[in-house]
Amino acid sequence: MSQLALRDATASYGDRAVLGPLDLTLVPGERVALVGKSGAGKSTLLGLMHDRWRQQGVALLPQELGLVPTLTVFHNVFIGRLHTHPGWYNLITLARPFRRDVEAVTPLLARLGIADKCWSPAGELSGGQRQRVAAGRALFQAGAVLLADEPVSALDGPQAETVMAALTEAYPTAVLAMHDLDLALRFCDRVIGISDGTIAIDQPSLRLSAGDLLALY
Ligand SMILES: Nc1ncnc2c1ncn2[C@@H]1O[C@H](COP(=O)(O)OP(=O)(O)OP(=O)(O)O)[C@@H](O)[C@H]1O
Repeated sequence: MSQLALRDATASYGDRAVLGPLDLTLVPGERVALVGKSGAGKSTLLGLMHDRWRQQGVALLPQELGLVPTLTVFHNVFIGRLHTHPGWYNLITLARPFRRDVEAVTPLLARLGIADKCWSPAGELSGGQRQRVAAGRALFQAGAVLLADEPVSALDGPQAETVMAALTEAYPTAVLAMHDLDLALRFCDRVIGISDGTIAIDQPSLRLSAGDLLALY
């Protein structure tokens, strides 16, 4: 994977500029937490990165999750690798999943604590369970870089730890928008603080405490 960089990046909605101009370089093997108050521009920045870096094996875990509520948990997770199979394979999977895929998905769901929901429609799950299905889909996809928008916002402490550990283990290179500053500092190497669409803080996590980041809020 080559270095991922944004130069003079900007984003607007209609004629309202909400992001940039900003420069940002992501080094392979680096996990970056994006922090900042609601509306600062974190999701917009992740969306921009996804647009620019799409061709380089980037997996996106969006804030709204993007699950198909009528499909089972298994099938929603399988969607992570849809693009790696021919159409006929995906069509058969819809009716009768191949054993090798079930055997690959089941341990992921077990690690995320939702193995018992494997054959339930995603639309029948709680918010926290749905968030873990979306995390499972990103884990199953296994791309080069993960872009995740508040991936553990609906999870309690131990579940959030489990999901963060699984995501960061699977994706050494990642950008994660985080609202929990302690988790951000513990699981990421670098913290970028966004304020009014620009980079206000860009520091290694080791040099920061949660208190240093409160100025952003
Ligand atoms: N679809 C949209 N249309 C118009 N304006 C938008 C749209 N999405 C976001 N915005 C605006 O862009 C700005 C940045 O929003 P963004 O969602 O990137 O912030 P955020 O930091 O991710 O917030 P949150 O933590 O609440 O998810 C905000 O002022 C928001 O109102």
